[in-house]
Amino acid sequence: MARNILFIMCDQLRFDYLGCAGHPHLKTPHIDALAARGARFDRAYVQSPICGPSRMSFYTGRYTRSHGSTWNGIPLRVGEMTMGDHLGPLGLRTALCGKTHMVPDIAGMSRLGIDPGSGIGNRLAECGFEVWDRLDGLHPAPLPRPSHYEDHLRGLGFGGPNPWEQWANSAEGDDGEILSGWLMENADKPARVDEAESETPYTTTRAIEFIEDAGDAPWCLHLSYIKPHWPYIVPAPYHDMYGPEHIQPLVRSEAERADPHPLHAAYMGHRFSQVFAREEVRERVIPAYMGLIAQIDDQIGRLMAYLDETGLSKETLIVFTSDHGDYLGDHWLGEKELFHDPSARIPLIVVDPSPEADATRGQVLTPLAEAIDLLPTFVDWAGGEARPHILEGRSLLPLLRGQDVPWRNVAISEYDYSLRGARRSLNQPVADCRLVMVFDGRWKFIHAEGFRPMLYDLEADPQELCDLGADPAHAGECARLEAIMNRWARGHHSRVTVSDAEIEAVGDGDLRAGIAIGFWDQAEIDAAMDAGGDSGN
Ligand SMILES: O=[N+]([O-])c1ccc(OS(=O)(=O)O)cc1
Repeated sequence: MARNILFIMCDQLRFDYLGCAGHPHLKTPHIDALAARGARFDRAYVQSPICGPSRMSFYTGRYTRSHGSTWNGIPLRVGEMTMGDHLGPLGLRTALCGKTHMVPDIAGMSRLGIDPGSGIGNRLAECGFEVWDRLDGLHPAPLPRPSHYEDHLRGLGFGGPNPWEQWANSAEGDDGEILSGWLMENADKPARVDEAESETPYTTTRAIEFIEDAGDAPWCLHLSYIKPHWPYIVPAPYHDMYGPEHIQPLVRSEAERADPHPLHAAYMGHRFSQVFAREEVRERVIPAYMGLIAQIDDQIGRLMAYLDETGLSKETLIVFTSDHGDYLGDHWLGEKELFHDPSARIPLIVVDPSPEADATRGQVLTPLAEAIDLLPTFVDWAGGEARPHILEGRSLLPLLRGQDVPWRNVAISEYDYSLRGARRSLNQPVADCRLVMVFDGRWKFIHAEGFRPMLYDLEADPQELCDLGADPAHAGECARLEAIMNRWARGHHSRVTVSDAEIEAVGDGDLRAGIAIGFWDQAEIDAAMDAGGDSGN
């Protein structure tokens, strides 16, 4: 049996915007069917609640502090091993269809004499993937935009300086004028392209073409949808499938605004948060967001029908997840980037087709999962060895197969806000714009360099409306979680060239190798050799 991997990621899909995760109105029957075929991890967190760093953690299996790509556009340094580096030697053709947000480390390549245009240079620039098709989301005209989709649109006859923006991500007014999808007031209008020509079906078609191209050789395909990320605009019929009556109640309180943590206050001050504080904005944007998800769901249905027809679903590990969520106005915030569940918690469904995984089929699993667990899971599925000195997550396969394995007690996530307005409004040095979340399943502690911590008790306050970080009665809880964070931070993150096991195996062979440190005379060396060769060092 081939052991393929289909690694599906959405962009900015909240954990709770799925039928199977309890959304009262949004219908996602095909994604729900995936959860029924496999298992849904209900407490899964990203390693950084923004696209680039989060994805680099998915692709390297390492925390943000370990891989160093701390924000969108910060290159992943040459030398970090990625998915293709781990899975290629196990025989899997590891390909990308969609978004990575990868930015190449051109300076690093030049230092090593690697031509970015060469085969290896290309592979490094593309995060270790073979690029089958790359679309990184809409980029305004002056920015570089790695995109096959734009060529596709041009091929269909959509012209103009940026057809993606002017066709796929715009609507049309009554007089034929272009209404930009950047402007949220246009979110209730259909995009100017037909549904079949929009990003999500295009990406799915390209994924199916890859699978056909791969034939019988094993593969790992990263199918990486750029939706439901903004611009919040979707083609008919998805644009009016949902209305204001289908949006979830706001999760926010006046108390949150009364005396917020300085970071929370700074984020409330960003434009993208203030706009979502207006009810008319939520009422117009969230139905489009839901339409985008419904469209993804239909495409998942199409893809699964293909995998069933070809028999591939019996030999393919399937993952469905997202790179982070979207506040959509909750907690007086827009976008993502802080650690409330709407931002840092993600949907995570894993379908392991092997009979051993019948043990958990259809179940909701509650161990704390991290994004960095996926790559070790893939290595495990492909028959590789665990490499914990490089891959900092753990394989999820034992959990899926009902095995009682020791598991982590906390999920960790990090964020660097130095490229955001919050740095300026808080007058923070760049180096101190660091946040670390430690979540133990009940208490969510957030260390903020230079400020008091934030603390939420998700048992008493599942909506995270009450920040207890300034409450002296909870100082002990903060200290406990801070100690866990410090222990984690002190651990090895960068000794990736030699494993603990290799160090243990080195043993006491220095004398046998001719290194005689601390001996007085030959008689002492002879005695040590007669006793087995232990130098005593
Ligand atoms: O500020 N930006 O340019 C920016 C911010 C967020 C963003 O979304 S993300 O999901 O791709 O991180 C993209 C671009």
